[in-house]
Amino acid sequence: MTAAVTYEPIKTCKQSGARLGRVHTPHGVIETPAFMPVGTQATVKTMSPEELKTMDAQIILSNTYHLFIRPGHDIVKQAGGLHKFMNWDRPILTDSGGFQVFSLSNMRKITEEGVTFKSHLNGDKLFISPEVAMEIQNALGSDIMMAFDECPPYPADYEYVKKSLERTTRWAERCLQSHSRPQDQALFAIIQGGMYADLRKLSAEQLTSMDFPGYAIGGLSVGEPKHMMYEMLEQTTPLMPANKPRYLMGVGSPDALIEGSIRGIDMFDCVLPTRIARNGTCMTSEGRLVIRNAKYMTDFGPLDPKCSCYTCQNYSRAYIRHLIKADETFGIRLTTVHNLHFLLQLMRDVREAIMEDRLLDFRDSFFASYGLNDN
Ligand SMILES: CNc1nc2cc3c(=O)[nH]c(N)nc3c(CCc3ccccc3)c2[nH]1
Repeated sequence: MTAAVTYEPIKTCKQSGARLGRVHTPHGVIETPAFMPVGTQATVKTMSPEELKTMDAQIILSNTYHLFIRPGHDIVKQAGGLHKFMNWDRPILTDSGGFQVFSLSNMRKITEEGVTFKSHLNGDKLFISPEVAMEIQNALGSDIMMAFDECPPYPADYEYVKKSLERTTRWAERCLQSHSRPQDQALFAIIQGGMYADLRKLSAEQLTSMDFPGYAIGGLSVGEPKHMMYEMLEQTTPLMPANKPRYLMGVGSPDALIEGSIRGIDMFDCVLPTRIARNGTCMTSEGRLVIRNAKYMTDFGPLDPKCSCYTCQNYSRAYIRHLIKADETFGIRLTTVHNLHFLLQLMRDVREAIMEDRLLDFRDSFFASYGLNDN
């Protein structure tokens, strides 16, 4: 049976553990390491598919939880699936909903069967299980589906994390059992284990013994210190198959994308670029810029002098500050274009640095100008 998704290794950076690769999917190829913009409610907020293609977004993410509660996965299915519904013909990855239930709905109860919770929209009592998560993602028609898992809170004690990862493994097994179209949709498992190296090893061993087409590292970017996240990566990526994609969920900031690539991660997602754009915060090569600041009132230069994006080529800081202060939607579109372009360009630079065996040098020069070496 032909797998829906395959990983093609291209090269390993001689200077770091980073690797160049290609993830082949039914809707196209993803050059990795890659940043994946998040489109939670079937849209990357304020962006059109054409604009996303212009900045060369290779894949976008969406959410089982959000589309389940609104408009309902059956409507998306009737539309012919998520690609048709949102007019996006490149790859789509959907999360399984477990994480969102925990971060969004107030009342929820976990049992072996699944999770009962209240909709954060209207309080309806709802239920998601491995089987339901697979049914929803099947209806959405995403190229990559995530197994239904529990992302333990941080901090969480050893016993809780151990019991949780064991259940996540049993849930992954149930997802495999109820996977109806493996030749069209790839199911990735999610490695848990909290901040405990031995539990990360246990979770990785249990899941890699079940042979999934790709693996994610979950349970991170949940408030832990960055050094702890990097430590868990160093303990976990060596246990993941070298010929399968490695996806670090919920990461991240520019520094984390570089550090994660160095530690062998291929795929990243983060809501930051779109989320901070809405209050006018911009990522630039000199660090974050808060455009509402009065000092930009008569600054007629671009957001970032080194940036080639549509926003930086055509508009000034003064104009964008005016739009954001006036709560004009066009202002949010301009900061979103810039922030997404910034991270997508950063990953192009990372891939080039890996090709030329100089990713550690790239990291040092990036941190120097990004001002990260001050904290
Ligand atoms: C911000 N930090 C963050 N840590 C995460 C951990 C997990 C985790 O352990 N399990 C699952 N299933 N998802 C996680 C997510 C959500 C990632 C996402 C968002 C939107 C669309 C598609 C995917 C996380 N996000």
